[in-house]
Amino acid sequence: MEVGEPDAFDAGSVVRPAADEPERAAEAALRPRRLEEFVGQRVVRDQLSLVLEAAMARGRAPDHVLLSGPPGLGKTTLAMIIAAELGASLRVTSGPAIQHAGDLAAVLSSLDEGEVLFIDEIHRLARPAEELLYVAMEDFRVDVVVGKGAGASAIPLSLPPFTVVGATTRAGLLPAPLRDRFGFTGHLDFYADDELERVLVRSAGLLGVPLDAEAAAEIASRSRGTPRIANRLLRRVRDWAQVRGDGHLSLDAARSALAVYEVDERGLDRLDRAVLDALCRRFGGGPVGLTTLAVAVGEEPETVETVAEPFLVREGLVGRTPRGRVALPPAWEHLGLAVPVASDTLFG
Ligand SMILES: Nc1ncnc2c1ncn2[C@@H]1O[C@H](COP(=O)(O)OP(=O)(O)OP(=O)(O)O)[C@@H](O)[C@H]1O
Repeated sequence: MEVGEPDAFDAGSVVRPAADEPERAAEAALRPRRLEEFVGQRVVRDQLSLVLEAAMARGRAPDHVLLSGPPGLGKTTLAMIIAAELGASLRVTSGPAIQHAGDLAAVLSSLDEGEVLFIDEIHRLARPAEELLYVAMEDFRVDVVVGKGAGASAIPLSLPPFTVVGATTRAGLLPAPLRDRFGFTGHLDFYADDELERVLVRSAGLLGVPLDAEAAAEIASRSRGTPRIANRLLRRVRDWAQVRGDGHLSLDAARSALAVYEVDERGLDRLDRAVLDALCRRFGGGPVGLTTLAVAVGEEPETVETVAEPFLVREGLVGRTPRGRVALPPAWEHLGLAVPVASDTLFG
């Protein structure tokens, strides 16, 4: 696949289904294409730019790169940028899409020299595929198994040098041997509000919509430190301004639109509030296990853990203890409930 056409690569079942999702298409249109357009994350950007420049100066494929961090902070975008900066093409797959080691072997053996292979959700690779990947990353070799049972033999197939870019929301789940194969690991952190404002101004320019500075600040402050959410809220405010307003993205338009979409002034959405509500009202503030909490809000545990929880923990609303999740005093206050007296000792 060519860089800049993230959904065009076709290798059967190992490619994530992205092309037909309008949301994905809308996101793709707003992706920065080069490192200099990538807003914020200065440390990771500087480190990555060194890794890439040094590799290009040597005329070699750079070390494998692992990007970790919560969803929507720019891991996929950075993988595409890496390929673009190297002038290389990009293959896209993901841990869950690779059912068998053979699927991965097929992708690896079709790579051209210098290509970048992006493996999203790499922590979800099945163990046999993971083992095949270690060898491929270290020795640029896959062992193709021919035959079955006692007569089976492995024929080593050497691969041209390539670069794996792995993305994970759960770096801690990666087995050490796999983690060790990455020469560079970049951790993406939540964005500051002024960085999100820059993301929004850039996106509004690309969408061709007039965005007031106060509206950008308002949307940024409710975007939970996440560019994907900022861009999504921007599109919803644009809808509101076009349908109910005069097309101008003013502070009023932003506030009215965000009220319609139930994004509160702290940036909590329906799922976040459902988690807080379940924790406080249903479980008396906890501690409660992740699975029980997820069932109570009708979501997958992974969604609660990777989508809602990092933000709630970072905001000081929820705490993680060995016995489960607990509501911290600001959670009660946010819901307009009295903080239980016992919680003083629980959190103190
Ligand atoms: N630093 C940035 N500057 C400008 N836009 C950004 C930045 N980071 C992310 N975005 C925007 O946010 C959207 C989401 O980014 P991306 O898909 O790269 O996130 P991700 O970390 O890969 O998420 P996931 O793990 O859920 O796939 C993209 O459409 C991109 O336009």
